[in-house]
Order: sequence, then C-alpha cells, then structure tokens
Amino acid sequence: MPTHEGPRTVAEHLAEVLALVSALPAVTTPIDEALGLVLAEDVTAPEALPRFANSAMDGYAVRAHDVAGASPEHPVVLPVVVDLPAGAESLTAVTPGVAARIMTGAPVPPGADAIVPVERTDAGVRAVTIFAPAALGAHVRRAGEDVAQGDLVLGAGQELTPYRIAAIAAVGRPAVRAHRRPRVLVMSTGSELVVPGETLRHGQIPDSNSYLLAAAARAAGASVVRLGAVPDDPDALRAALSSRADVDLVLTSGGVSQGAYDVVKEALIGLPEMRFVPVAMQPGKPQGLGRLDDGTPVLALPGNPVSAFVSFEAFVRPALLALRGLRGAALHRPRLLARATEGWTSPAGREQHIPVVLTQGEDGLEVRPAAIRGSGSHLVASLAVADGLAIVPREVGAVAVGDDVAVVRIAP
Ligand SMILES: Nc1nc2c(c(=O)[nH]1)N[C@H]1C(S)=C(S)[C@@H](COP(=O)(O)OP(=O)(O)OC[C@H]3O[C@@H](n4cnc5c(N)ncnc54)[C@H](O)[C@@H]3O)O[C@H]1N2
Ligand code: MOO
Repeated sequence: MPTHEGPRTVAEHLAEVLALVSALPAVTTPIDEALGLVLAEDVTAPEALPRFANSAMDGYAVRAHDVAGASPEHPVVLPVVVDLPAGAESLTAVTPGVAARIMTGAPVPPGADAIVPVERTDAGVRAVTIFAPAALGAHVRRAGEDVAQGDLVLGAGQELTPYRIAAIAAVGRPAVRAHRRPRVLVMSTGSELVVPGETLRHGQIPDSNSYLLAAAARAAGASVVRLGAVPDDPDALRAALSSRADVDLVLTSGGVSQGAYDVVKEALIGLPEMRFVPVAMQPGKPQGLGRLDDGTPVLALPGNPVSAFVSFEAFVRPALLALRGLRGAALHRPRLLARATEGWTSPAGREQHIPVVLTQGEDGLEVRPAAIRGSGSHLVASLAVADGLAIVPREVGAVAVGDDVAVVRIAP
C-alpha cells in the first residue's frame, strides 16, 4: 500500500467510494412505512385503472341522444330510475328516455353514455329537467384510461415519494419490496471537542461535525447512531469502533491529515483495506476510505467543518443513496448553471466546492460565495447562509463577475 500517492480527481475518488457499497437487501415493507425507501421490484397493475367506467361529476347519467336538443327554452324531462352514490352496486340500466342520478366516482350504469352535471339541471330526484345537451362520453372516466392491466406503474430503483405511494395503493398493493434504510455510525474526533453547551476551556470548541454529518445523513435517508466526539487517542477510537452498533457505514470526521495526532489515520492505517489519500479538491483534500476488519465500509472525512460538509456532499451522500438502492444519475444532485454576481479565486489544480448563496435574478439563477470574508474551510457559520455549492473545475483559477458556474442546490 503506497503511503504517498499523487492527488486523485474527485471523480476517481467518488468511483472508489461507490465501489465500497451496494444496495442493501430488500424487505417487504407496508406502504405506510415506505416513504423515502427505494423499490426493489417492478410494480405492475394487476387490473386496469380505473377498474370501471365512472362519473367525473355529480349529475345524471343519460343517453347523449336523449338530451341532444336540450336548452333552457326547450328542456328535456327524464324520469330518474336509480340513484347511484359512489360505491353503488346497482346494475340498473339507463334505457332510452330515462336517466340515473349519479355522484362523482359511481359506476356509469349500463346503457348510459354521457353525464350531465347537476348544475345544468333542476336537480330533480324522481324526474330531472335537463337544460343542456351532453356530448357522447362527456364526464365519463373510461376504464383503463389511467393504466391498463399489466402496465408498469413504477420500476425497481425508484424512490418512494408520497405520490408514488399513492399509485401503489391505487393498484391495490398493501406492501412492496424495498431496500432497507442504511444505518450509519457518525463520530467526530479531536481532544479539543466538547458537547455544545458545555463550558469551554481555552483551546476547546463545540463539536459541530457530528451534528452536521448526522443531520446530513438523515436528510439523505439514513438512520444514524451519533457517537459524538472521541479524543485523539487511537486506543479510544479503536474501542469505540469495536463496541459500535451494527451499521452499514462508519463515518468519521477529523484526524486524517499530516498532524502529530491524526487519530483516525493512526488507528486505522494498519487495516489492509484502509487508505488515506489526497483528493484534488478544495476544501476536502485529505480523505480516508476502506473497510474495517469485519468488512464495514468507512469514510474518514477531514475535520474542518466546511471540508467535512463538502466531502459529505461529494462522496458520502452518493454512497448513502447507493446503499438505499438508487442508481446512476439518481445518486447525484442535478447541476444547474448560475451567473456569478461576485468574483472569487479557486486554487489551481484542485476542483473547488464552495458554499454559495443562490438567488433568482431577472435573467436566471445568480450565485455568490456564502462566506463574506474568504473561503476558508473553518468558516462554519458560512454554511448557515449557504443554500448551494458551486463546483469550479480544476483548471479554472478564478471566477469573474458574469461567469457561468456549475452549482447544486443543497437547501430544501
Ligand atoms: N501540514 C499539513 N497540515 C494540514 C494539511 C496538510 O496537507 N498538511 N491539510 C489541511 C487540510 S486541507 C485539512 S482539511 C485539515 C484536515 O485535518 P484533519 O482531518 O486531520 O482534521 P483535524 O486536524 O482533526 O481538525 C481540523 C480543524 O477542524 C476542527 N474540527 C475538527 N473536528 C471538528 C468537529 N467535530 N467540530 C468542529 N470543528 C472540528 C479542528 O478543531 C481543526 O480546527 O488539515 C489541514 N492541515
Ligand atoms: O482540504 Mo482542506 O479541506 O482544504 O481545508
């Protein structure tokens, strides 16, 4: 294993991260608990949808021919032979010269071929006076016009959103096969870290990364065990890892660069499948990746808060989405183009991922850096105003006012 490698590109590193993970096993899940999970099967319609022709309006089911000449001056009066609320089981037919009172969603009775909305009638119960004609098929929802029997409703690999869950319920499925939710262990490292709210001695700071990464992992659809901060002691870190819960991914922050107390590197570098590598990215240069002895994947992120965050976005989020069963383009946030309203510099040879503020200008999306003073990776408060990340290619040394820049939205 080389200890000093040249920097790899963000894309190369992402490919290695994704090679560590694959979609988690599928479990049968009630649709009520499936929000945010990813389908592990194709869902087809066992029957046509709608199953039966039904009314789109409260009104009267008629034969269009019978009301062809109806007008306010020359209304048509028809006896009402049956009353059909939604759910009605009656099979009484509409023969020539009669009507059925019908509510939205009720089956269109045999013989009827149009619905006259109640507003165009006197709303009669025993007989109805109709003041307007109805075209053939008017306000009739035809059987199978939504999906035909056997049609694919949703494919494996699709995330279950509220409207997709509705479609599954509508074809009569109470449960689906879905990939189970990934479990992630989050720990931050550093002897300077204390729980937010505790008294700070000189040199100490509140641990923010374990909260950042836990919340970001949850927002990406994982369930999280947050361990909080482990001191810069390799034995303490190894002990924390050996007593950990059963998880699908371990996420650490800090202790991966060149310092004398880089605890994650020290504790894990001896594992045959762990590597600590530089990525041509700013921030987020030092990265660790690999597996623990039992095969659990580990992503070791740099400790600077902005570095941890952009590393999460670039590498961890796609890995979590892959564990959830998403594939291809669905692993990534869509990239948009935005016009810079302020200029900034970008380090040569490193792809810059910089927190930005996005606004909708008159001519399209506009972008400016979130940090007012510089773009340092310690500027944690700049994350609070950021709603996007701009991605500046390695070969670009500066962004000028008016340049088009690739951005992703990170805020909901
Ligand atoms: N001689 C070198 N020094 C550094 C290099 C280098 O190449 N040579 N790389 C720099 C870069 S780039 C980064 S990024 C950092 C990464 O360092 P570590 O991952 O080892 O992180 P730490 O040293 O533990 O911490 C860095 C910084 O972030 C603060 N921090 C850490 N954890 C948290 C947390 N949970 N919550 C809030 N803040 C945290 C920590 O106090 C430090 O200020 O290394 C550079 N150095
Ligand atoms: O890579 Mo460090 O993340 O530049 O601050």
